[in-house]
Amino acid sequence: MKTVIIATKNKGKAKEFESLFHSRGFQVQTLLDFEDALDVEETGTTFEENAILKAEAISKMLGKFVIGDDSGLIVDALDGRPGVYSARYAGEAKSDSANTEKVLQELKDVPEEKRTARFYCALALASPNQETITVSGSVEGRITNEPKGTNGFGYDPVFYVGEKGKTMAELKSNEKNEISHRANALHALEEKLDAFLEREATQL
Ligand SMILES: O=c1[nH]c(=O)c2ncn([C@@H]3O[C@H](COP(=O)(O)OP(=O)(O)OP(=O)(O)O)[C@@H](O)[C@H]3O)c2[nH]1
Ligand SMILES: [Mg+2]
Repeated sequence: MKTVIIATKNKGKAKEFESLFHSRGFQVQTLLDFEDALDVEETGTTFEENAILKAEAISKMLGKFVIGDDSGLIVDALDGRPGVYSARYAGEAKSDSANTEKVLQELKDVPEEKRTARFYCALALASPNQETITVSGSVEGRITNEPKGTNGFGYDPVFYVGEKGKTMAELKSNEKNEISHRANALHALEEKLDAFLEREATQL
């Protein structure tokens, strides 16, 4: 089976990429499989910049093609926060529950119709042999008043998906993988992946 490496240490993302890529005939490795993988500093101001930083650093380190994912939650009433700081919104400890609590607290006086938000995912595909490619995907929703559901990760328990009538954390993993920002970004990448792999094969 073909292998693809994802430059992430996030277990929730790793699980989603495994199932998203498995159906496409790829096995997935992440930085959780490489003991001494570097911690890439996310110094970019956009999701795309950070996805490129992660993909290029790990691709350089391993000498292979690598996908980087930088993603997060954009809340309209918070002027786009937590945005690129989604993982560490409530501090460097990177606690999903503390991050979620902070968003709920900041939105406590905001009425339902103004609690609109979206998840955004930028993917970068980098290789030592060719130019980096970036794509993105998003999914629209609304921030609930309290967490609901136990699936997924991050802000999923407070992200209500109108078309499903449920929070992201109430959806089964296969249901999230049909509509998520990550799945949408991967769709966009798919259109470019074959050509990328062909160029890769001719250059090796
Ligand atoms: O409820 C959620 N459902 C999702 O599907 C999702 N995708 C991203 N996020 C949030 O955004 C941060 C990413 O930050 P991020 O891209 O820097 O990743 P990370 O630091 O967790 O791992 P790494 O990939 O950098 O190793 C994550 O931690 C989460 O808080 C999500 N929340
Ligand atoms: Mg990160």
